[in-house]
Amino acid sequence: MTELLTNAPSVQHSLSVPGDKSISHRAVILGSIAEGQSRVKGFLFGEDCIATINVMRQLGVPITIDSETNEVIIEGRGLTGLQASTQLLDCGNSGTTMRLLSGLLAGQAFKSQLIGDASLNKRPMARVMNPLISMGANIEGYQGSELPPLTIQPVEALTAIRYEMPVASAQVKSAILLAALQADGETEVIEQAVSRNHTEEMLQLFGVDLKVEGKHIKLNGGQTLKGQTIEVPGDISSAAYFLAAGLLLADTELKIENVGLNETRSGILEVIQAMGGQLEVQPRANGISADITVRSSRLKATVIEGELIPRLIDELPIIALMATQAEGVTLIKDAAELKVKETDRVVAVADQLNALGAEVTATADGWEIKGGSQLREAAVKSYGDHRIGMMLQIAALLVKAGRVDLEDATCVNISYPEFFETVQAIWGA
Ligand SMILES: O=C(O)C1=C[C@@H](OP(=O)(O)O)[C@@H](O)[C@H](O)C1
Ligand SMILES: C=C(OP(=O)(O)O)C(=O)O
Repeated sequence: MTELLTNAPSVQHSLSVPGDKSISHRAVILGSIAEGQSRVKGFLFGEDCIATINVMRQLGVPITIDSETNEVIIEGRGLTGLQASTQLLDCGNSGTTMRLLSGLLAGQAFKSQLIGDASLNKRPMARVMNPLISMGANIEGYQGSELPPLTIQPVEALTAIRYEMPVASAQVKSAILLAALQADGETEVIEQAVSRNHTEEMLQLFGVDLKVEGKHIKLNGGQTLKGQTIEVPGDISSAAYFLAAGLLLADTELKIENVGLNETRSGILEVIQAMGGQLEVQPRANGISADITVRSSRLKATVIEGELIPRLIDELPIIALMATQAEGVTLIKDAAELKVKETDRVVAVADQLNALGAEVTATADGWEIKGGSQLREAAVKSYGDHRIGMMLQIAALLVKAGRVDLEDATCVNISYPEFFETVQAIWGA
């Protein structure tokens, strides 16, 4: 049990958050299959992205960290230069690592086995296996199931497909695009709703000719990637905890610097505006990030649904906390994907916020949240899910009296190792 910081004093503070997790994973994967060297500045040294580095090293890619600048330096091996690993490839807790690499490894000339932790072993893989099998891949789940570990056998060739995605998932889209690079012909992926587009943007940066027309993405196989220098902006999904804290705590102003502002990720900013939150976004000259300032606000309830959901999927636990403090009843729908994340986030968020005195009803695909709750002391748990753990620490800051103890706080290391230090630096004595 970790005692969380409670009863936050009023503050005015600037901070920055670690690098974007999605971009960090992709920088390592694309750098590894590019020709020549890539350098990654602002890489997220969280457990998930370190798992991706370790797997790519096992596949024969030299990856070093510059001890002075913390840059990640990747000696790209090209699409055909990876080597078989005699060992299992451990994706840890990271769905992104397992799903993206299943697409990459499906087209390689050697066998691979992808394993993960107990949480990852429960996450559905049919969503990547089905399209990859349609492309000719030989990929099997554990004992004939659609769950990890995944065993991928080499095949003669992959063939291009036209695939209409049944789920809105950037991981599935990315797995298909990584396989498509190795397939004969033009692959077309059609999204159900636009999900984060980092793979498309970064493939283009690495020199791949890829066409995006609305929800249609087209890519020809057989293209070569060229090593690049990548600057990773701060992760809006990590910034979200401090955006919420700045809005919810009394007499508070927080400025979060250099937050990545990709349109496919910025749904939370629209929600803050819809809830009447005081928000200022100052774009930086680099064109990819902004400094975001939030101030204590009286929030009002909103409805979050449809195509907005993939644009804020990982922020929904902290948005749920915002809704417990708003005036009125907030409805969150179309978010059944939350049930297959690191834990069932629909149930976990409702149970843990209710333990703190909130009024959250879990539904089949989201929540109904009655606002205006005064949160109170409780013992809570993260279920080993980093996003639940961080949300609960922000909730604890709102608790005026008594203790909030969190079971399994170390899971924040998955995406934000400095999270508790930053909380201490802002609100600690
Ligand atoms: O592609 C990515 O980097 C991610 C995609 C999302 O998952 P899905 O593709 O399952 O929606 C998101 O929840 C995850 O944190 C990162
Ligand atoms: C769902 C997440 O990540 P992943 O799918 O990569 O485990 C997350 O970071 O919230």
